[in-house]
Amino acid sequence: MNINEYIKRYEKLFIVSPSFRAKQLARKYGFLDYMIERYIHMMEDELEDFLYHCSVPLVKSIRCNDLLIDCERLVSRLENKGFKLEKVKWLPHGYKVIKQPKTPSLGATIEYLSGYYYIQGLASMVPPYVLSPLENDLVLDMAASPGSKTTQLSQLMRNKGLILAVEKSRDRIRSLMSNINRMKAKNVILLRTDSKNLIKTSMKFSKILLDAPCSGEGLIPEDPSRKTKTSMSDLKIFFEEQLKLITTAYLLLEEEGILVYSTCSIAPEEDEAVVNFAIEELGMKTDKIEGYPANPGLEEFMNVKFSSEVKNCIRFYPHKSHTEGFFVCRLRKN
Ligand SMILES: C[S@@+](CC[C@H](N)C(=O)[O-])C[C@H]1O[C@@H](n2cnc3c(N)ncnc32)[C@H](O)[C@@H]1O
Repeated sequence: MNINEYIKRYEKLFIVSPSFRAKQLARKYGFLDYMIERYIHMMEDELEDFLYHCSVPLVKSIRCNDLLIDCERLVSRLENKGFKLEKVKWLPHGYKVIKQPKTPSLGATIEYLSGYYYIQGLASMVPPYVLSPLENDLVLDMAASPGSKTTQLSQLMRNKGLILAVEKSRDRIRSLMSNINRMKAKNVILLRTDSKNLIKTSMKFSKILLDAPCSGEGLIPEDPSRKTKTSMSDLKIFFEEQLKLITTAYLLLEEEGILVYSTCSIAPEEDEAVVNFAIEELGMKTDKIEGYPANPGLEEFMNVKFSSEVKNCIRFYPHKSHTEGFFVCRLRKN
């Protein structure tokens, strides 16, 4: 089945008729109607808890760069400046910033400028750990800017092996470059192009991260404008591009290679529906992800069934894990 046929098969995901209740809640919480209708299907019992947490700003968090500093030393240096940090048990280098001084701000310390830490959402740190690159891997980061995960991959690889970091947008490549320099990531080659162009080469990678361009529906607690930013037809455009990108990832992966697909979206249309394509149409398998305070992938959504393999993926919700909304899936080519 090609991508167009697959989109047709899942067309009904993009035709949502909001109920009276969805419309009422949408007005109360300031969302688009169709979004709430979908949330009713996704988390009926927890709906109001979820909606409430969408308007509570998240605690800031950082990833310590142990390429450059011992993490305990970083904590004590920041605490001497009036910050209070709390180690996150389920993330090797993740800390919550539970208190900040009036000055300096988190992005204006000498430690930040020296690359000792990256200001990064907790759930956003998960995909590189799940990919778990080794020092001899050849890694492709297909949608790289601003580089939180590229620099984390470098850190996990101890600056060995090689990462090809690809970014399509000329504007966004600047921040990627500056973060790579700041974090002293030395095993990265930067390429400004559309990742889909790599198919024209004969390159193959042992590990691929596809942190896909998406609606950002998981970032509502940080950016309330996302409550009304994405229409159903925008979502469908993201879906189509994600299907093209995951197909590209499959073609660029070595046999037995690992692909991590992630989004900062909780929209099943951008998550399970995309991974389901990789399972059913490309023949990929999922690996179970364990050790995170997250829910399993949804096997069913709006009366549409997905492969049972999607339950190996994980979803983060603001009201459950107190992180941004996020989706992560580990896929294997065989
Ligand atoms: C979700 S953001 C990536 C965030 C990044 N992985 C991080 O952790 O900092 C998606 C990025 O992909 C880029 N992008 C979108 N389509 C692309 C494509 N076809 N090829 C390469 N980059 C693309 C966007 O410009 C955007 O910078």
